Amino acid sequence: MDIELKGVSKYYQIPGKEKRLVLDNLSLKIKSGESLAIVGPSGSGKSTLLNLISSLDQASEGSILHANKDVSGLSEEELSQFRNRNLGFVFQSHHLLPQLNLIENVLVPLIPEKEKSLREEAEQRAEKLIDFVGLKDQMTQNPGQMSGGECQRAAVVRALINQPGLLLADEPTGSLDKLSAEMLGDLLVSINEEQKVTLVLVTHSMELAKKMKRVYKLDNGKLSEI
Ligand SMILES: Nc1ncnc2c1ncn2[C@@H]1O[C@H](COP(=O)(O)OP(=O)(O)OP(=O)(O)O)[C@@H](O)[C@H]1O
Repeated sequence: MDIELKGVSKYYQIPGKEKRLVLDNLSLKIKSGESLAIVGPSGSGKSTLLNLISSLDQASEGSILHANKDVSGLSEEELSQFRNRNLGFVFQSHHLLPQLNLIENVLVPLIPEKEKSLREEAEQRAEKLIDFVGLKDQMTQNPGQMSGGECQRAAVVRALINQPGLLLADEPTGSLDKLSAEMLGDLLVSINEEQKVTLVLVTHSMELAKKMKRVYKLDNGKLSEI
């Protein structure tokens, strides 16, 4: 799914304070299957930009097109359906549920209507993906019995369970040690290349950013390719 940002601005208005422009008239095209990193100083608006691309937040000006369609006009229900079907999310924390084991956690976001008729197929897909990320032996373990890096890899599998066209990751290696971060970065690259999932991530880590095909710096509200 191609994504296009056209003249996107975002400002925040806190009562009693001056309006703060965080993203200033940004335009960007992301082709289906690409991988792209957004770096920039703390507070430069990276998460804000990711939230706009994922339709979790709305632009103050401009439009964001997913496969040539502006999703900003959709109702909340349509938007959440759009996100469930098309987007996968990975955050700095894995947010796995401690009382569920790995495969149960991975199956949590299954689209409801898929649950009855296609659950078996989803379970097979989950098992394959768990194998792909090297966690086959931990399939029935709880997050408390897994390392931080393993939990984060499980979170990546969970993000992929509904076969999204776009994977969005906000500081995915931020809570990992160097070796686990390296492994997760390589895993994201192989998912982008082998599963043909478009990948957009935000990071402070240049090591991770450099693994992506394109790297953009966000500073003073503007994006520049580096
Ligand atoms: N809901 C909000 N209301 C008001 N201001 C906000 C809101 N969300 C973010 N901001 C401000 O917008 C700016 C950009 O925040 P954002 O979290 O996007 O930056 P970031 O580049 O992701 O930062 P970091 O690297 O530290 O995570 C910050 O100054 C932040 O305080």
